[in-house]
Amino acid sequence: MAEAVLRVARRQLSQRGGSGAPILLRQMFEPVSCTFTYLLGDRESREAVLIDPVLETAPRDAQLIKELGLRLLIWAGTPRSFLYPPDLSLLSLPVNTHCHADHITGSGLLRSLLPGCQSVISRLSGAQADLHIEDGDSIRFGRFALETRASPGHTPGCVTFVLNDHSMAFTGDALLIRGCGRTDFQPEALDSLTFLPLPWPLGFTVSTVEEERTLNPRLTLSCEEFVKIMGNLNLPKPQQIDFAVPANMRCGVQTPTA
Ligand SMILES: N[C@@H](CCC(=O)N[C@@H](CSS)C(=O)NCC(=O)O)C(=O)O
Ligand SMILES: [Fe+2]
Repeated sequence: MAEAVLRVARRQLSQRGGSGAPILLRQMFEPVSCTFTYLLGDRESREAVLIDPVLETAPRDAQLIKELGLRLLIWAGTPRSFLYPPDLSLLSLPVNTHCHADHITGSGLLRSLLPGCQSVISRLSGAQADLHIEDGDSIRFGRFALETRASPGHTPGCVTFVLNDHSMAFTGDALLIRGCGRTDFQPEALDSLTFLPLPWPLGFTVSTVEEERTLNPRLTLSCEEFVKIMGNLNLPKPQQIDFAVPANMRCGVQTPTA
């Protein structure tokens, strides 16, 4: 895992945003819920965005942000995988950012640890946050921005964040590497899942749009086949769902834990 992450980090660090400037990127991991958290920053303005923080690792993230001399503008609830798209069209597909069911967001705690930062989540999630975003909204940090793309399916409020130069997309659980998030939490969202799909059972932590388009076993299904398979997964409910969802609807834990 460490080797793969390093390789990804080197590749990502060579990426350039729409301004042509190198972006600062860190991919971090929370092992209990297997959540990836991403830190994106502008080296010049030192402004940064944190995608999908987890409560238990929020102190780690806050420390890194301070060590790197970054100013966290916002954190956003999002994806755990990202793609390097040679073809932009797939990015307008449903990929996500959402109210998580497998862990409590670190957003509330980060608001205490890093005064001034604001929490962000989609309006359609129904969750509390300092800022609600919708499809088409841009989250700016220095010379960069994340474009918000609605990607319902895993949950109705899922969004995907696309870097403004279209070099990366953070898809959350909507689209996973070689898989996709479950769709039984909000079955009414299934209608929008015409092309979704896929997780990272093979240990991959980065992929490309082209790879998923051709190799993702769910992306290559017909809509009817996809709905049938997703409706018959019979997965056990996430272990933390009973307390994670209520907490995440309130933006996570709001005060530092003892
Ligand atoms: N075993 C873990 C995660 C269970 C789970 O349902 N995860 C979700 C994403 S988090 S909302 C999911 O969509 N999984 C896809 C799958 O195919 O399992 C736990 O209990 O926390
Ligand atoms: Fe999820």
